[in-house]
Amino acid sequence: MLRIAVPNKGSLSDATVDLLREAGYRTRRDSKELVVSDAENDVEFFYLRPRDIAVYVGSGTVDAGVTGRDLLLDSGSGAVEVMQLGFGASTFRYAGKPGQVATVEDIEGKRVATSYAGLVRSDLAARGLTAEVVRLDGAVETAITLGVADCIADVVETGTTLRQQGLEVFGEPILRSEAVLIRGDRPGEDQAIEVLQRRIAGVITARTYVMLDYDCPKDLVDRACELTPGLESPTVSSLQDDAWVAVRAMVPRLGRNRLMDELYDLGARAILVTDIAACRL
Ligand SMILES: Nc1ncnc2c1ncn2[C@@H]1O[C@H](COP(=O)(O)OP(=O)(O)OP(=O)(O)O)[C@@H](O)[C@H]1O
Ligand SMILES: O=P(O)(O)OC[C@H]1O[C@H](OP(=O)(O)OP(=O)(O)O)[C@H](O)[C@@H]1O
Ligand SMILES: [Mg+2]
Repeated sequence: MLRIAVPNKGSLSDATVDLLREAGYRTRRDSKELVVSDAENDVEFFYLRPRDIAVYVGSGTVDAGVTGRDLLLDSGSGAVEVMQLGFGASTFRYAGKPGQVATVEDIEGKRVATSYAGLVRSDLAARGLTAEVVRLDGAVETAITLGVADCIADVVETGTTLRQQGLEVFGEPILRSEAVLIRGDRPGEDQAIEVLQRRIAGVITARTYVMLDYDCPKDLVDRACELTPGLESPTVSSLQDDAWVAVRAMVPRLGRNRLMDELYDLGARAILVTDIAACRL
């Protein structure tokens, strides 16, 4: 039975549960349920703290899991990223009070507060800098005001938390993170993990693409198909009226309205967009 770790709270939890549900797996009914057995799919889900997931997967006690790339790298657990999941995007950055620490080089000899000590230590080492890393559990933005650090390194999404504390980022992002599927680096349960990956990829594709149908004058079909090449190739079907054909192709959800306008301008009519509920490519 495949064992999969799922974030039980925090920013990645709800989106992960939605993804698994859409992929056809059983999910928990309330937030106190920590283990969910899905006998039909031969999978067991363990709801764990996002920070611990890479540790379990790296040690081989669970086969795969969902966590943030930042948490995976911070763990140094040896688990590997196998797939980006398209949510939970954030950056991991240094920040400080304006006028106090302006460049990454200024960190030399100072104190950096973070919940991601592994990431920060290896970034400082790669830059040849020596600084004291103060490991905190969360809310690190307050550490400077409270006097335990001179600057911080933390997750930044909208920047609201930093702004509220009067902090500003400096230097380039240490890392760009998002939710990822991870697995151990030893072989085992390979086929079952491939099925999981295919199911998740199906959900992501169904979210990223829509199905586009339209009628098109026969003499314009080549130009229309250039606009809608589909994934493999568009389906072109004949219509009762010999001067027209029907075209069907998957197109990216983003930009679909502009594409419909372009097809209309070209001479296509009866242009319809429908959601894709699920797919396997
Ligand atoms: N504001 C955010 N936007 C996007 N992703 C975020 C945000 N905050 C955290 N993350 C990501 O979520 C993952 C886990 O962090 P999260 O804060 O959800 O867990 P936690 O700190 O262990 O839990 P909690 O904050 O509930 O104590 C990390 O990979 C991080 O990059
Ligand atoms: O740039 P923003 O959109 O403001 O998001 C970033 C904040 O979100 C996370 O905090 P979380 O709520 O997880 O609290 P924590 O720091 O205690 O983990 C993260 O640690 C930052 O503090
Ligand atoms: Mg957090």
